[in-house]
Amino acid sequence: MTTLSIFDQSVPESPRVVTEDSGKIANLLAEHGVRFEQWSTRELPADASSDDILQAYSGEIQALKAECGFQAADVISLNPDNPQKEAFRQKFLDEHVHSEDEVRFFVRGQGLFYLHFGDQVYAIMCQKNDLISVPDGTRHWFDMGPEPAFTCIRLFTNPEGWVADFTGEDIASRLPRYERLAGVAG
Ligand SMILES: CSCCC(=O)/C(O)=C/O
Ligand SMILES: [Fe+2]
Ligand code: NI
Repeated sequence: MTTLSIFDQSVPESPRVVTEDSGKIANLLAEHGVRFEQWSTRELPADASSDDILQAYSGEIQALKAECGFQAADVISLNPDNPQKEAFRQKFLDEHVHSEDEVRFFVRGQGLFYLHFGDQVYAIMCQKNDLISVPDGTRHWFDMGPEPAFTCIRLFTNPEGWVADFTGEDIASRLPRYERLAGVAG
């Protein structure tokens, strides 16, 4: 289940709110300008290439491009047997911002986004079917866990793709990581 855990950053060890109610998650995130929706996914072969995935979801991608002005889309897909999984995990693990809105559509597996608003951190364990946006300038990070297993379609306004400005803050290291939040709602 998709799970939202909300932390007060002064009490990083335990969330003040935990919910698996997708309507509630959407409403709580919408208060911060974040879009959270659950879209249909299709069954694709395990060895589907990025092009196959982009082709399979071309309707959704075109709709998002038309609605939001995105210029490019790509696919990020990780499996536990990836020899570079540690490096991939580390790449997104520190707090950063982007100068463009970010939209991610999980078509397989799960991954954990942390969004930092004021003194609150919203940790969203996203699952297959989840579409989430991160508005430009939002401080955030992403944890795919030690055994990553997910496929995500990413939309970009900047045709150069993923560009991050790291904040240099250590907040990400003070919040519970994926290992603790996976299954937090029981
Ligand atoms: C879930 S897609 C990989 C992470 C990513 O693209 C991003 O921007 C994290 O902040
Ligand atoms: Fe991001
Ligand atoms: Ni990012």
